Amino acid sequence: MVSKDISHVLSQHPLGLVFDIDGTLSPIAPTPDEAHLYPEAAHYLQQASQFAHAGIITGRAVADGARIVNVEGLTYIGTHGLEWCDGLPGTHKIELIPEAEPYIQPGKELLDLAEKVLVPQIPGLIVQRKSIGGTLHYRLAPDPEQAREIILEALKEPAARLHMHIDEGKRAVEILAPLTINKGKALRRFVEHFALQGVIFAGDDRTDLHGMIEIERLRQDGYATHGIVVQHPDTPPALLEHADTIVQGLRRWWSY
Ligand SMILES: O=P(O)(O)OC[C@H]1O[C@H](O[C@H]2O[C@H](CO)[C@@H](O)[C@H](O)[C@H]2O)[C@H](O)[C@@H](O)[C@@H]1O
Repeated sequence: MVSKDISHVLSQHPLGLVFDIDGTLSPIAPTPDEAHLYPEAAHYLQQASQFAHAGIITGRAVADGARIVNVEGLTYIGTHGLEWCDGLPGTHKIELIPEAEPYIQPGKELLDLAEKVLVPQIPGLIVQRKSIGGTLHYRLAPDPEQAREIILEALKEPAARLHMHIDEGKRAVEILAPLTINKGKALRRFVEHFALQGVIFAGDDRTDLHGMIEIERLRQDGYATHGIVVQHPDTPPALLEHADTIVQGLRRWWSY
C-alpha cells in the first residue's frame, strides 16, 4: 500500500487539500450564521490554492459555505456532496447533481413541517434550508436532548413517507436526500476530476466519516492520502479510529 506519511503525500503532484468547514476551519458557533473562519484560515487556504487543488466539502449549501470561506480559487462542494462549484458562486455556477432533483420538493415539505409544527414547540430551534433538505439546529433549545427526541419522533413517519433520509450532526438533525452520495463520494469525484496523485482531507464530524473512509479506500487504490481529524470533546469515536492524524485544531498543522 502507498505510504500515508504526510510529507510523502504533500510531495505529490497534482495534490489536493480538502477541508470541512464547521468545527474544522471554523469554531463551532451558537448559530450557523455566527460561524466564522479561524483568523489564519483564509490566508492559508489562499496560499494552499497556489500549489494544490484546494477544496471545501461541507454539509452547508455551497452559497452558505462560500459566504463563510470567501476565498477565490477553491472548489466548493456543498450539501454533503450534492452541489459543486468551481469557485465562488458570485462568478461560478453552482451545479446540483441531477439525481438529487427529485428530492427538492420532499425536502421542502419536511422543512415546512418543521417550521409549522416544531418551531412553535421548541424555543430556539433554527430551521436552515438548503437546495435539498436542510438542517434543524437545536443547540439553543432549553433542553437540547429533549428537543432532539421531539424532532426525531416528529420527522420519523413523514420522512419515511417522503423517502427522505434523517441523520444527525452536532446539536443538529439533518434532512437529506436518500442518495448514496456523501462526502466520501464527493472526495473521490474531486480526486478524479483533477487527476490527483495525492490528497489530504480534514474533518471533525459524523458526516466526515465518509470522507475519512474514502481516504483509506483511495490509498488502497494507489493514491497517496492522509486523513486529519480535528478533535473536539464530542468527536465521534469512529472518526478518530479512521484518522491518520488527530489534531486539536488546524493551527499547528498549517505549519507543515
Ligand atoms: O460539513 P460541515 O461544514 O461541518 O457542516 C456540518 C453542519 O455544520 C453547521 O452546523 C454546525 O455548525 C454550526 C456553527 O458552528 C453550529 O451552530 C451547529 O450546532 C452545528 O451543527 C451547518 O449549519 C450545517 O448546515 C451543516 O450541515
